[in-house]
Amino acid sequence: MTLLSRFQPSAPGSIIDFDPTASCFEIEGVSLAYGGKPALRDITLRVPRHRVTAFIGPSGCGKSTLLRLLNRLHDLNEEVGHSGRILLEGEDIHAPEVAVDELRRRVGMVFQVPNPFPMSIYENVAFGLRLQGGLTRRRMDDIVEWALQSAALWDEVKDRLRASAWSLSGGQQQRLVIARSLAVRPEVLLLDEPASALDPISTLKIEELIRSLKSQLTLILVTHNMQQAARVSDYTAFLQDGQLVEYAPTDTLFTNPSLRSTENYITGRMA
Ligand SMILES: Nc1ncnc2c1ncn2[C@@H]1O[C@H](COP(=O)(O)OP(=O)(O)OP(=O)(O)O)[C@@H](O)[C@H]1O
Repeated sequence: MTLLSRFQPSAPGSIIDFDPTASCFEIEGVSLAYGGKPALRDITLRVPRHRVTAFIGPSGCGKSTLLRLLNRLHDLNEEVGHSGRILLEGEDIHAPEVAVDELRRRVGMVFQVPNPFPMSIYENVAFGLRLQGGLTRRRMDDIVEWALQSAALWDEVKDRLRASAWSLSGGQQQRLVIARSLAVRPEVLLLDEPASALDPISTLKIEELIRSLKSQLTLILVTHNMQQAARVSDYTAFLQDGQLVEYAPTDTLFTNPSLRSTENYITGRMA
């Protein structure tokens, strides 16, 4: 049985019958509220390993909230309360023995606006490696080169690794941030509108990069851009008002959605 054929038509808030042995994240009955105001309602879904999964839905539906929960970015917000379970490779990410730093190494995050550190291109990529320690200079050089190659940036920066990261264009900065994440060998990369601040050519480069990276890791993409979701993702989850409405292979969701509300959204009848 293929991955695709394991999916069943979904109903609002229901689980899709997805092979658990192929999932990296299992999100089970997750609800979240900010200061008592619900933002996620009983979300259950499994994220397949080595695939690109897109979260789409109208503004305010909870896409970023769900993404941020996956590497515990809400931990410091005392207003946030959540319930349900999130398993990463079978382990509860909120279990007391889980070290948040290690979780964030395993689950990297890229934001809408590129955020390189105020240091050189090389030092940006080496940053996480230096925190881990224990690497020779030679080994560090090799990993920095590998990460920049993986992020499709090496050819553009190999002759100016000591230049400030801020001397790069916006699109190059975003690929640098991706290289910085890759250097510590994450299993998952969370991408929150990673191309929405970029020009069309840089956007295409980021999309190509996302597609190429799935051989190395699992990617989860939040996007407002439905064409982008259709171009780069293998599976798409449509959220509305904090609920998972429909989750399906991307081709199916965009060509033959099960539910009228999904169809209305993808055909642009909803804001
Ligand atoms: N830090 C916060 N404090 C309080 N409420 C928040 C916070 N972040 C998000 N919310 C609220 O939670 C709900 C979901 O927001 P979220 O940013 O996850 O939606 P989204 O689908 O990613 O939206 P957009 O596409 O506009 O980025 C919204 O009602 C939003 O106002």
